[in-house]
Amino acid sequence: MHLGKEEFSVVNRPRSSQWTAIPMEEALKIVYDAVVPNLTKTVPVNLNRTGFVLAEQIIATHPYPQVRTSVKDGYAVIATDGPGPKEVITVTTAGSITDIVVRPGTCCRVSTGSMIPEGADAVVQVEDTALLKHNNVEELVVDIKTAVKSGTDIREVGSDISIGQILLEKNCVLGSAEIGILAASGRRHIEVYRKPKACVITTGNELVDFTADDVPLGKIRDTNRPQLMALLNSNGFKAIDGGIVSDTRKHICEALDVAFKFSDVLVITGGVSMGEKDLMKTVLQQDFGFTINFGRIFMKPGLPTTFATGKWRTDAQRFVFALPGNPVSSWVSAQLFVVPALRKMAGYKYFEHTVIKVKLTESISLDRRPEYRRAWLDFRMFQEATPVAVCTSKNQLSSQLLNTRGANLLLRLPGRTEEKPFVKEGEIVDALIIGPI
Ligand SMILES: Nc1nc2c(c(=O)[nH]1)N[C@H]1C(S)=C(S)[C@@H](COP(=O)(O)OP(=O)(O)OC[C@H]3O[C@@H](n4cnc5c(N)ncnc54)[C@H](O)[C@@H]3O)O[C@H]1N2
Ligand code: MOO
Repeated sequence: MHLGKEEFSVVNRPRSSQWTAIPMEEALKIVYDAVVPNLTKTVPVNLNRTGFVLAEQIIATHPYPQVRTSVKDGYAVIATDGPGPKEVITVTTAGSITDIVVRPGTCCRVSTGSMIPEGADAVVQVEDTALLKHNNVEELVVDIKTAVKSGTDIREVGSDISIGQILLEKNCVLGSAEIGILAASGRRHIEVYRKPKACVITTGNELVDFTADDVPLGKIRDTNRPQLMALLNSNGFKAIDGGIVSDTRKHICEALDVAFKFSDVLVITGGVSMGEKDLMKTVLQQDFGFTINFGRIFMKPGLPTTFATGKWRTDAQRFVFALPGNPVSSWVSAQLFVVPALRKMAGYKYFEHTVIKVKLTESISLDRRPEYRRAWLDFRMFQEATPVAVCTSKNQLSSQLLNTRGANLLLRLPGRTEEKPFVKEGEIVDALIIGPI
């Protein structure tokens, strides 16, 4: 190990990239093949479990409801007893029980969710009755005005959930509905896939933390780190803040050495292109012995997007997404690679973004590289058969942070060919859904 001992000299830098720009499909396959679902762990059932993926099947161990239960507020009766006056011999409300038995000529006052006493086999709703006798405190006799069939407005034992029924399948993603079902199951602990820990590091001598009051001339606020951390958080992954690192081999090595200790995935921005301070790929290879699985992708934006894998001071595989420094490039490539990879590691079966067909509202000149253009779904035009997409901005430069604003789609545009140099207004193209609609 020679962590960052000497600096690289600019005179030795290559004058053309040694990395073939591979097609997007190939790059995605490499990432998806490399990342596998994490080990599982047992966690208590609580409200923080949304976004976790179940690593076991949840089976019902008790019926739901546990007693015969009324669907209506009314009177539990014997169906064959028919209409007519009935003595109110007992009362149940939700949560209470009774051992009094309903016999012909009697009934039990019940509430929605309350227990049906033995003997009764139907419920007559209060609207279909009249009070005949009372003692100013309690109802004594009611007139049942309608005939009901046996079973009317009664939830039988286990009619919602029966013992042995599958409540939640393995690999199911826990959302609010599933938390409710887990609560009903009575389980206190569940087995889930561990969510990967991702650390976001930004590199660049020009960067100052975004909270700085003043930005010295020539410096810029670090926007990538808050943007990418927010992206991961909004996808349900806690992002660890790895800070800003200056463009020196020593500092990059120190930062990575620490980050590898507690993160499965490193998301680093900057220093992956051809500049004299672009050290990331070399450091990963030479100082950490990592394999660069790809160092460039034939896509726009995000050409120098890099994916490296290896082990560092542990037996566990570490994954590094070294993304281009340009703010739009890092955000788009994180959407395309990091989010699905984290989802796969967290056990998601469907870890890729959903792709839909959208209609364009403008003609677009195609780039040589297949392009992921920022756009949003236009609600005003939802009445059309195909949803309509509007580009966030005409200016889609990778330095133009503002063209990420409001984007919930990435239009997947093909590379330019002689036969097809542009896509026309009204044309239908693929779009990845990347944010709330
Ligand atoms: N000779 C070549 N130059 C460049 C090439 C190339 O193929 N040959 N590729 C270009 C492309 S495409 C991209 S994308 C960029 C990516 O370069 P790097 O990843 O090395 O990024 P940097 O040079 O460090 O930064 C680029 C740009 O982004 C700004 N930046 C960086 N980090 C942040 C941050 N955390 N927050 C806000 N802005 C940031 C930085 O100041 C630069 O302006 O390379 C092209 N060049
Ligand atoms: O590919 Mo770079 O990401 O154009 O800006």
